[in-house]
Amino acid sequence: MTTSTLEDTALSVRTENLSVRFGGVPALDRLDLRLAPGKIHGLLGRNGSGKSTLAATLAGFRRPDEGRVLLGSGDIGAAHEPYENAVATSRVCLIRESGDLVGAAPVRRAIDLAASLRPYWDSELAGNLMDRFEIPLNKKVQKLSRGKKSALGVVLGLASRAPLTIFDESYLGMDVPSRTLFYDALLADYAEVPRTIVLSTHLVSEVSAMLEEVVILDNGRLVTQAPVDTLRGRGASIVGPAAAVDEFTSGFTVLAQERLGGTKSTTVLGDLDPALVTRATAAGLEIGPVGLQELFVHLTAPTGVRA
Ligand SMILES: Nc1ncnc2c1ncn2[C@@H]1O[C@H](COP(=O)(O)OP(=O)(O)OP(=O)(O)O)[C@@H](O)[C@H]1O
Repeated sequence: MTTSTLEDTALSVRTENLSVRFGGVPALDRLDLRLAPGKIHGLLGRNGSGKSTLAATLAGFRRPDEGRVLLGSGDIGAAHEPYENAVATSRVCLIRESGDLVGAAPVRRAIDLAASLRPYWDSELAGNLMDRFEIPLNKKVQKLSRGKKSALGVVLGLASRAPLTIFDESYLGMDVPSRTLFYDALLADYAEVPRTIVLSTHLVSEVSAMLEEVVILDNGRLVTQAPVDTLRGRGASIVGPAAAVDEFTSGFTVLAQERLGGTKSTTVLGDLDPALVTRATAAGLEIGPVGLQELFVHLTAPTGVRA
């Protein structure tokens, strides 16, 4: 049974002027981030934006070239730099799509190894998830299908109950039912044992409902960091009769449009003040928040393409 509290176990993360370079080329460029403890953070960015490099650096797999990463909680105290720091890294679990599992060993061995390394490991949860994902314990890891390997990674990540758990595209190999199972299991276990979760992905629409905070990277730089609701408030979707929607949205920056018969849905950038909302309602239009995916596409579009 888990008796630890959020204050004890969920790690907070801070990066200060964090830069990581490969051959002199920055993969992360002077990042200043704050990840609040006990939340589900989405780490979003297009291919090559620096998500995996950031995940690896937070987990202490990589030394920053400049700046630093600081992890802290009531459990270990504040301000631990994770690189070559066993206390801090035992509390961080990074699950990568590439897999860091010993291929020649049976699955059972991978589970035993994780159990011995992880201070918050939950064997009951691991067993339950292994059953639900139907992962055979006696098979060698390298003989598992890609999807089952991903599922094993996900089980190790969840059952670690690490105060900072990072899933770096680790569920990409899984089919839709398995990914749905992962999302459900993550939410259920997070409700029981809140910890700091980072989901790195470019499948924005699939995970957006789970996220509380979002970090968007582009070319190694921080584009934005904000609660999901704040981001969704940066735009609006206007739905109604096509002609009325077109008239209302003229002059706005349009992020997306969809039409079904005479009805149209247009997503625009910008804050709608109360007078505009009243005008829209009077014209028979419905106003909703902007989709995270549409905002993401807009914010990370190559310069010149941004509306
Ligand atoms: N080991 C490496 N050697 C050289 N360059 C690297 C290395 N790892 C990453 N990079 C470069 O750093 C930049 C960021 O890569 P990173 O893998 O962190 O991005 P990403 O957002 O995770 O991408 P993706 O979504 O495609 O996985 C890219 O330009 C990449 O080519």
